[in-house]
Amino acid sequence: MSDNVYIAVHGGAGFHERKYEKEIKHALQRACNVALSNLGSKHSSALTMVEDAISSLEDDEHLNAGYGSNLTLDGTVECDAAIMSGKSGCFGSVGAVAGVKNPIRLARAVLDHSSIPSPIGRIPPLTLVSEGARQFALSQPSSAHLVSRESLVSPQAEERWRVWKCRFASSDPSSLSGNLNDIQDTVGAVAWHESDGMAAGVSSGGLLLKYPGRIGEAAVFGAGCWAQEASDVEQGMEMACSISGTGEYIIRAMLARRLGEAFEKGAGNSDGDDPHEVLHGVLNDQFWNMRRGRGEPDPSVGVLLLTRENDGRARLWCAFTTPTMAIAYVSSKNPKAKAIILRRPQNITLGDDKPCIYITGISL
Ligand SMILES: NC(=O)C[C@H](N)C(=O)O
Repeated sequence: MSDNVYIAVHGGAGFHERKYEKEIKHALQRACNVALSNLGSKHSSALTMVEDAISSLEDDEHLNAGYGSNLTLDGTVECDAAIMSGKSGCFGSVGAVAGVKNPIRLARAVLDHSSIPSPIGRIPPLTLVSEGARQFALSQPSSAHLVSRESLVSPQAEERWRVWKCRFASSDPSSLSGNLNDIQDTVGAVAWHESDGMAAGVSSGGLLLKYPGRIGEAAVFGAGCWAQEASDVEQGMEMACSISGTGEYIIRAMLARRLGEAFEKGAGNSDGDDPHEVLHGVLNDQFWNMRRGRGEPDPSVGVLLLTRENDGRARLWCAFTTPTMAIAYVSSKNPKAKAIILRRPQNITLGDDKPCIYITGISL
């Protein structure tokens, strides 16, 4: 492997059951390895690493994206996915798309399509949804293959849907234990490659029992992922982030873009704030306070952030408000993928008016 690269993936913010810990870690490590396996070719790039890693996560039944996604109220799979390049600023996403094996590959096709000039000045799409996205996939057979809609329904997701659908219809919903909104494992990846800098992506089956046609942050520009170069090459910091959590709140906060803006204002450089403080500030001010101010209970969010300073030092940050967040990372320097299920310490009680944001930083 000759390229100098970093890649990190996440299996979402939520509640990862201990009984599936081994499978989830394995899925995350495999995604890192898949991303590294195509390095060295003339097409290798951060964008392709993100696409390949997420595609591998989408194929894993234990994660809520692609095969094994949460089901809609009607018992169907509808997926969202987005991808962004920090170097070009190009973005592509799909929303509420059914019967596409790897939604992230379709999002990548939308991104690639956006850089093909139209002779008549037709504006290329940023986002395609539902049947239109499927039609577009038909014109891109190599990048996003179509499968039957039912083939993306896993037995485990179907079972979970049955339980919660019964509860939804029940006259005494409190008789069942568990929390519907704990089951949210949007996946994502952030990467840096010497050829094209930062890239970020995200993919999700969305919320269990969502309305058909509903889209979450993984389909929305500026909400679920962001990547950018340093605005000041002398002092700046490149960044890419991928976000999981409750889509409605994340979209309202335009959270991924807000993080990008905070880093543009000089976070991490010699005069700026530390990335840890920036993350805390944005999550507290832009997300948690705003949501709590609207009376929304326990907004959940998880952020995976990759930063790289101009001296080449790269760091990974993970911030979340949920009980757990699952991540893995690897680099060309340390090619053995490391997976961790981060668990928020149980004994932190800050009171109702304070967010419980757990933040950890890892030098790569
Ligand atoms: N599964 C999830 O994490 C939910 C997803 N973030 C959404 O709101 O669409």
